[in-house]
Amino acid sequence: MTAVVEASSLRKTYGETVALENVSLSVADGEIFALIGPNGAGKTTLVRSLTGTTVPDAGTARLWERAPTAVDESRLGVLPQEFSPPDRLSARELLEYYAGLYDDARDPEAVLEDVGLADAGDTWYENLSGGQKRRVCVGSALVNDPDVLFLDEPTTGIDPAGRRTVWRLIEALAAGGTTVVLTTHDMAEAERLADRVGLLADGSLVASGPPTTLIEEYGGASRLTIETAERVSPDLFDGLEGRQTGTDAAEIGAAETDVAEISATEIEAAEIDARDGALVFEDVSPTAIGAVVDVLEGEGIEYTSLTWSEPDLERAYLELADDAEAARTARSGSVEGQLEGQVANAELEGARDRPAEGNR
Ligand SMILES: Nc1ncnc2c1ncn2[C@@H]1O[C@H](COP(=O)(O)OP(=O)(O)OP(=O)(O)O)[C@@H](O)[C@H]1O
Repeated sequence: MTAVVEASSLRKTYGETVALENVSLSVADGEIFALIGPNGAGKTTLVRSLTGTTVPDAGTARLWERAPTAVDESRLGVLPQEFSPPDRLSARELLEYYAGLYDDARDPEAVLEDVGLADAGDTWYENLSGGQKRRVCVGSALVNDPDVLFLDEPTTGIDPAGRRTVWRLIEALAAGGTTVVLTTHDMAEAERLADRVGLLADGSLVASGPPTTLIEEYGGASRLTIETAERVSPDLFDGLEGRQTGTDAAEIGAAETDVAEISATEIEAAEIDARDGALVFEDVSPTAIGAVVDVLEGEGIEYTSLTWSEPDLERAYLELADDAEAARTARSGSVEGQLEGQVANAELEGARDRPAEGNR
């Protein structure tokens, strides 16, 4: 597939802050690419570099193999993170205004409908709720029916139903051939919409790929989390297999005994972690829940919640962000260590140069 959006070895600094460091990526025609990453990771700076609203210090940004500023604006749609249209225009007037900037724009009334604002068309922008304002902004970014659409946190502040409306809209645009680059802190959004996800941390692209691949690689295993009123030692589950096989099969039935044995084996094999008032079992199936609950109830231990979850993008994200943070700490630790070492060496050199007191 043809690359429509390309970044090659981008670097951008603001004073001492390195916002982007050696970032390369390409987004194919019709693809949805989601940028995720902690606050300050460089997502907005990357979007701004790709849309020509900031100039990188090094590297190149390309749209259809051209500098972003050289591209016909009618082919581009950009929703910045901060966007303040004129306040004293209604939602409809705003969309009409933005549509009027292009020779060939979408029908503003249809856009109003698409972003779920058909009923609020006559309300002044300043009187719309936060989520409604964001929807108008999303509408204004796509009113020219762009070939490439950049959306910086499109659904921030939008309620869950409205978010789904915007998701469907983005999906429909992509299905029609629009290439979409979006940033988001909503992992469900990235997982649902994106063909590929790129994770930025500290200005570097630390991972990219289809959500399913990132989840497989970094999302860990299925997890059972039980919040308990008191701290529970994982040792409580030691020797569970022996305890379960000692149960009288006649009492509970052969099939149930099988399930109990399988569950006991799983729990024995699971990694169990006691953290923050919760017991976490890694890599157990839902069938193990009953056996765990039996043990807790047998010991009279109260639990307040019980959650079984499959690996997802949020977990992969947290794992990758943790790794990136650990790498950063190690780097700054080793730099500090080197500096300390240099200071210590310099002091040592100085001490060597100075004659010992007694020799004076
Ligand atoms: N105009 C600017 N002047 C100075 N520093 C800036 C500027 N723009 C961005 N930065 C800094 O660059 C880094 C990256 O910022 P950026 O806005 O790209 O992050 P982000 O990933 O979009 O964050 P968020 O998720 O909070 O929106 C941050 O440390 C930010 O403070």
